[in-house]
Amino acid sequence: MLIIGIAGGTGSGKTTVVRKIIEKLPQGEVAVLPQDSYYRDNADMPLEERQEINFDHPDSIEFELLVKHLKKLKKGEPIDQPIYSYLTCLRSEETILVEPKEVVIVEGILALTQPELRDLMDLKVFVDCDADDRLNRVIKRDIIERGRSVEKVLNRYEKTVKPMHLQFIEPTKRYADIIVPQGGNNVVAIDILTHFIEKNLIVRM
Ligand SMILES: Nc1ncnc2c1ncn2[C@@H]1O[C@H](COP(=O)(O)OP(=O)(O)O)[C@@H](O)[C@H]1O
Ligand SMILES: Nc1ccn([C@@H]2O[C@H](COP(=O)(O)O)[C@@H](O)[C@H]2O)c(=O)n1
Repeated sequence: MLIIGIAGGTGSGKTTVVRKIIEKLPQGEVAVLPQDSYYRDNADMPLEERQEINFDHPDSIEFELLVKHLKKLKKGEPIDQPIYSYLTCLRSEETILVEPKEVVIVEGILALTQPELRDLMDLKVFVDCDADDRLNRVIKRDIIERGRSVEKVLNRYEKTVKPMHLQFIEPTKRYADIIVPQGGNNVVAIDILTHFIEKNLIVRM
């Protein structure tokens, strides 16, 4: 099994890069563990309080469960992946059964912050993008997909998203084997990543 970590700021294009890698590899060979699925549940808090959580701090993620799941997949065992809603800021009662695959991608803003996770990764990628482009994309996305207003997005950006990016996310660039500028539009980088994965899969078979 090849474990790949893909980090980068919010709106940098991580999900797009993952999607394009999957499209280029044989069907059914990749499992994805989105860090966002592992946001803590906080069901005991009222919605207004949950919406105020600092979702860009490492403590907001149940990394213990993410590491446990990754280790299980590595041992060839399936996992029950949580489902998280950005609208309710809660985990669903249901889970997704994820089977072990030749390639497992762990994707998320904080994916390279945890030493234990990094140690499990065979390849570490940081998707890089200017902050103004990221903010522009996040405003559009959060309004359409996450039910937010422009004002709410900008308040959150100023209060938590930007400071946490500078404190926790940007510094993890130093752990990356590959830094991808222009995210999902970087055809060459996606080609290089796909070739690396294919080469390693052949060697391991
Ligand atoms: N290179 C790009 N140019 C323009 N828009 C992009 C680009 N990459 C991603 N997007 C768009 O920006 C938004 C965030 O991209 P996404 O891949 O979900 O980022 P992330 O997973 O890092 O938050 C999506 O709506 C996506 O379609
Ligand atoms: N309930 C939540 C939880 C997290 N966020 C934000 O999502 C961003 C990370 O997701 P990406 O797809 O952009 O990597 C992060 O900046 C969190 O603030 C949210 O909006 N609502």
